[in-house]
Amino acid sequence: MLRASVQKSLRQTYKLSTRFSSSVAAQYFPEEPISPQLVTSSIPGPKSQAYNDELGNVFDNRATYFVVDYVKSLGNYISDADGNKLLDVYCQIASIPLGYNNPALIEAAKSDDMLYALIDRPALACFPSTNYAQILQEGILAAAPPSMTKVWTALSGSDANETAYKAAFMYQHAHKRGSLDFTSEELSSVMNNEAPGASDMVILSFDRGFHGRLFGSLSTTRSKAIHKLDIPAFPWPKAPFPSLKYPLQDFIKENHDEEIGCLQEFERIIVEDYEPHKIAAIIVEPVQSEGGDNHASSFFFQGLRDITLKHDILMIVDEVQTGVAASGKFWAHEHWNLTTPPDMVTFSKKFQAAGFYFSNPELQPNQPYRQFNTWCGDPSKAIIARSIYQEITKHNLVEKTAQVGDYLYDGLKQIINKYPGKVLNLRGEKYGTFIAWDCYDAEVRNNILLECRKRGVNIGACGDVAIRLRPTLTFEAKHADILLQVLEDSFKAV
Ligand SMILES: O=C(O)CCC(=O)C(=O)O
Ligand SMILES: NCCCC(=O)O
Repeated sequence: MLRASVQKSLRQTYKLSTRFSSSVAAQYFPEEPISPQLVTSSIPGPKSQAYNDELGNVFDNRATYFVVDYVKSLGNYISDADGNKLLDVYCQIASIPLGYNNPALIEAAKSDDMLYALIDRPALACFPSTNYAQILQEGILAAAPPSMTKVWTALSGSDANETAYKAAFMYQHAHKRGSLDFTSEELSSVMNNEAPGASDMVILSFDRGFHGRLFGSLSTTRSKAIHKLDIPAFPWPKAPFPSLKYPLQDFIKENHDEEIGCLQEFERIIVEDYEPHKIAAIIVEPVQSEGGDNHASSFFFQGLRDITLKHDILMIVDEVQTGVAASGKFWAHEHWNLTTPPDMVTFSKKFQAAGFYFSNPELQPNQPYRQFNTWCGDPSKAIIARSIYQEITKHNLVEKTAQVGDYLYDGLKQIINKYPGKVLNLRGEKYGTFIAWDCYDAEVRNNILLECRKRGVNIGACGDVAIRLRPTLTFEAKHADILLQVLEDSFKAV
């Protein structure tokens, strides 16, 4: 158990009040449970199982953890069909920003803007609504990463990345073509899926990265074979991503050497394996999430930026999972202090809306209907994104998440040190609540997850042996105390 004296000293260190009056979660959710509530002896319970059996007749439900009652879920607690209420630190795979049934989002959902966005859904690029510019400016664009001024909206994280790849290819070919028009050979060959009309350029991604599951995005995904088997893939390159050793302070030289080695191999691939100007763009996550919560230092990312600039390669930062405040910055790549910003930043998940940011107008193709879909985004999601941004700003949730993340990290450090070998490689220091650690093996990891669920905490895995934390932005010290206690009990039990 995390002793009360330890909790007290952590709280004093971080000046986190135990008084609910200062709690944003309590303002939003006065009825939020004060601890997990378990009513069945196992989860999924009988009702959850019955609903899932029914679903299984018509939908592939084999990944179901449990069936959820979204009406009864509140704040940081997810309610299942049986009435169990679990503290949720997985949050729909990192996608619930402000807690379940947040009143500000309910208000946005009931607005007239939302009504018309839902029932008269526009083909956005052809028939945008009178208020789309305003919705973007007050929300998605108000939240834009430093120096980004434009956005292309999309439908999912995969779609966000794929549209960014298309922008990169069209940009690079426009540069090669200069002021010339498309040739007749390009126009005819492209209809046979052949060069020169179809691009022979590539997108480079990193070992263990995850960028989605559509054809282009899946070709850049490198985290698990099961995602890729039997699906045709582009023959695109991958470069190594650093494997850092922990605790970082004990491996400063080894980790630096590792990052230098990865940067050297990255540049070697560009120079030796590819003709000049064959790599249109690279895509990289600030923390490789699905692939195991793998971090690298600002030095590594600055190195990538320098090399891309040197070789006229575009840099796409995939913030689908890391974006929107959980890392202690609104955008995780702000941690890097790059000397030149990335060319594109993609988003989805916690923003509910998806798309990519950019600033160079040349990333917009030279003609309409090249980057295009019927929907190309969804105003209803942009309205929700606006409220999410406004609530984050109003309640200082970036700073608060950074603070509670430090508290959680230090609490975890104390616990994990007691179970060396079983749980190790704690990572995410000074990275908000974006915290993870490894387990001895996959079996230990999976058993810890089950022990947590038995104790009323819903928590997620990533990579081969990691456990990752992805709570909401309204996760506070009082939630962290419960989580730390459940984790310690679960570590002990396994
Ligand atoms: O598995 C997927 O398709 C996406 C989930 C994801 O982003 C993750 O697990 O980090
Ligand atoms: N990337 C798949 C995550 C699914 C899960 O383990 O919850």
